[in-house]
Amino acid sequence: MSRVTNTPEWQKLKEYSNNLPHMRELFATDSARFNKMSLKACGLFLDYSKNRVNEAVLSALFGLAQQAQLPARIKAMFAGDIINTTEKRAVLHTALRAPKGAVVEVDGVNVVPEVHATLDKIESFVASITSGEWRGYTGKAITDIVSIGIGGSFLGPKIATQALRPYWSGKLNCHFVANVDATSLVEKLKLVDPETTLFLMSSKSFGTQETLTNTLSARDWFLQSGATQADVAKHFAAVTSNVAKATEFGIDEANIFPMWDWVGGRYSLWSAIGLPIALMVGMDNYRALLAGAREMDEHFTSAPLAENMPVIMGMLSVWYGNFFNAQSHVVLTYDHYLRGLPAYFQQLDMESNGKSVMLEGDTVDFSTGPVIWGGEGTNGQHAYHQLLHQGTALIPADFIMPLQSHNPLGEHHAQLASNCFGQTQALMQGRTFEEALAELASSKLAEEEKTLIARHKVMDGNKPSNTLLMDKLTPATLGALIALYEHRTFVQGVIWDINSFDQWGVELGKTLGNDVLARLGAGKDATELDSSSNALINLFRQGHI
Ligand SMILES: O=P(O)(O)OC[C@H]1O[C@](O)(CO)[C@@H](O)[C@@H]1O
Repeated sequence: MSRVTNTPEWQKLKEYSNNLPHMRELFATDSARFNKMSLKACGLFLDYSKNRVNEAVLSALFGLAQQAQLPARIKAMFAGDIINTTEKRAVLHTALRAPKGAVVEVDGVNVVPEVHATLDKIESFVASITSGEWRGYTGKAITDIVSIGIGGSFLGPKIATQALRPYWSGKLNCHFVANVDATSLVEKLKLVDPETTLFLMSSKSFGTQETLTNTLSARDWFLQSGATQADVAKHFAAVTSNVAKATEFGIDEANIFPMWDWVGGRYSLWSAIGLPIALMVGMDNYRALLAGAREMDEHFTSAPLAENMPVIMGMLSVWYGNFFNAQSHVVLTYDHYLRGLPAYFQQLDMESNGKSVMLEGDTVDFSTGPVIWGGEGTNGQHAYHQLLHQGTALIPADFIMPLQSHNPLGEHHAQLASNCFGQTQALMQGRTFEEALAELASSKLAEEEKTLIARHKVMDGNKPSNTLLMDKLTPATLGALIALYEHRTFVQGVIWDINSFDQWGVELGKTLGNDVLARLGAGKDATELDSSSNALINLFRQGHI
């Protein structure tokens, strides 16, 4: 057995998981449960009382975190230790939101000054674009940004820009292109004018196939509009850690924003990768987003484990995954502006913790990262919530909702909130057979029929959920919320002793994809591949089935 499963805490938790009363009973026997199991930090409020835990379980979970040396591992990450051991890199997205005077060293060099120098460069760029001082090749001001990138170089800026819609300055439109499917680019290009469009190429490596191909096609489209090669500098900028490759590609060095290898792609929205956000909401709001994340960093590094929001949420996820065999976790945002968040947390968590080898090379003998999925409420209530309530899988849920709407209109927000709270209540308490039968008491059905229908209406309940609230969705609360999930992901990785910061599975897909591409042309050989891959390649060459 591997280390974590050998700890006394693990054994205790195993025992507790078999002997816990139903949550209904836990609530009925402790009127202070909500007070004990809720906390406020960084503009967020977490109610975790609707979980299958009591004080003994929580204390064993925090004990397990101590055993796994979580406090020391947190310190190591923030200090810039090489915790991404397989890629020999520090993991310092937190340095991107560190205050100006902070000192965070990588190889003996304080990285904070260059982080702030880049922020200042972003600030001047944003001012020049939004003021209209920056002119396109025909002398017109920029009206549209087309951001080209994929994975971490796409989803963070996209969902944050979408979430902060109420804060847009109104001076620009922003479009995101990620997929190498030409349809994605072509449909976006239909919306913009080459004379007033700025293409922002975001790629940490400057080597990602999708992003390079989309950027080349965008450049061709731009040149076909009558612009010359010299005009490219006025319409193309890049964010990358590979400045040499970007200049070689033809992007003016003045328009290249640096990032660093100690920023993981899925943790990079705080770097210049966040430039589309800054362009859309302005620099003050962008800095407020960073400040919100920084506040969460401060909370994460200073609060005791039992009062630490990311630790509580991370350990609850370990609890369900390892002791109740929960294979998935659902994120439900009761705010239309936050509709992109489940996909973002999916990328963050699944690319980080979808691992089965521990740091020292042993294969795990326990579950690691669950499938993360979700969507916006109340839409999901008319679809997959059925399975949450009555399906056979245990799916812990996070409900996220601002208390105040940016669009107060009639009773909308009260209805939204009542749905959100009603769902967590239904998941927790369920409905007993007796209750279901009582509800049918006044119906005209025969007794036998009533019994049958009542059986179908039974819901076991005892389904766990967290409720996360904030006063209002602001840049700062969004920053804190995203940082909360980043740290929650980290906490789980520490317990499982895996590297949450590499992505070798994704890399293999990239390599094999390139190999297949090389074989797609006529006359190329694919016969040594498996019969399925060979036949699929032949079908593609043929162009019909
Ligand atoms: O920013 P790049 O180098 O183009 O990479 C894009 C994405 O590809 C990945 O390497 C794999 O999806 C991510 O980690 C990264 O965000």
